[in-house]
Amino acid sequence: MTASSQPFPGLHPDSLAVHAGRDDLGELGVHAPPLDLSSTYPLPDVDAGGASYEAMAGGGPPVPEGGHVYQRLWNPTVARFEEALARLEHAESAVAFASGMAALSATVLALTTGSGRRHVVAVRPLYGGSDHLLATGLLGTEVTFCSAHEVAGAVRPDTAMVLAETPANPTLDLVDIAALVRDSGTVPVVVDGTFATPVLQNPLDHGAAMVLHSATKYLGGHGDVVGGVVACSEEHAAGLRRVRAVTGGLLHPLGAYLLHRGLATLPVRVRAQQAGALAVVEAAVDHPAVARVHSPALDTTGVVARQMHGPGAMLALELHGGLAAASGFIAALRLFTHAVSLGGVDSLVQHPAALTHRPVEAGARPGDGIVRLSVGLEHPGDLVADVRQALDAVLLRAREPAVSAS
Ligand code: MET
Repeated sequence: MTASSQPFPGLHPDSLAVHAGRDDLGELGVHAPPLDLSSTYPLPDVDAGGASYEAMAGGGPPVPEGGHVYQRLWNPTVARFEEALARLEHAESAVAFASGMAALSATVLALTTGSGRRHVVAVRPLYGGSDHLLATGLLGTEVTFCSAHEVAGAVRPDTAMVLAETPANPTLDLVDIAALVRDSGTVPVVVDGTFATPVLQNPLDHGAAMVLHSATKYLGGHGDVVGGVVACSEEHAAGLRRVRAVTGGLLHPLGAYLLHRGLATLPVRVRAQQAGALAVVEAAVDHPAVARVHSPALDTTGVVARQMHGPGAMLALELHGGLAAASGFIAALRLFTHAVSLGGVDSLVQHPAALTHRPVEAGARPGDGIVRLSVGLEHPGDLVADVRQALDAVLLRAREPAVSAS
């Protein structure tokens, strides 16, 4: 579909978030999107069913007269969410998966098997699971990890993809997407935009070939769905659907329903959570327990201004005192739940070196004094008070005279 032939052309993204993927509801006579849980679909006849199967196994949409055949090949509720997410990411198409890691695995498989190349360039830091997947070579790939400015030198004739995450998990490092695309030449650039969401960043507008989200995070937003999604050209989407059909990493329709519902409030949630995060950053930046605050709000390179509409609601604090300080801080927090994951309406805190980035090789793992905070929808005043009292507690403990073991 071209941009002008899409429903609601020219709408503000906030309005699109509410309406995308719902334009046929009036025609159907319903107000909420239908939830289709069918595992299989009655076939009209052998020839039409077979033709539809053939079309979907090749990565295309079903043949209208042949039906959807089987949920692993096509599901209308999932397709609605994909259509909406594609609109928000300024993409032709999107393909949804059972998790963010299933989305990344399918992306790697589609780009490597599709091109016959098996080398991947990956900009660190990445989410620990992504790093782990590439470092193990589990999918038959060979990886070169590097920093963003080393990408041009790392790309080889057999490079199938360049992967970067911006802002990156867990220390919010920023990658200039347009510069990365230039340095990657003809190699497709895949951006993990989970922390930014399509509300704050649209990597395809800066030349990326694909943008990937762990939908579990901000898109769902309520901590009750696991999913992943990739937005891209229809050509890349066909490759992803082919992999999904064969390997089976499909998103459950109930998950798709909840993710689609999440999109409607995504812009409002992201902006409110961002305001809370900014307040926490301001409170933490001068606190004597804190060695460094990692936040796109403190960017001095101009990358946020160039490619984002705001710094987002994730931050990391690097505390004086290493692991003991980090553990003490997490234990002292009251409003932030100690849990991995992020992007939900309630605030979370976790220790990357011990958890989300545990599988990363020692030299590339985040420091022991780093804690990652996902700021939720609580009132900024309450969030700041909680972070302050926990930082004060860390400071008090550090100043206590050591208790003798004897
Ligand atoms: N990707 C999630 C996070 O960064 C989940 C993590 S670890 C099993 O929190």
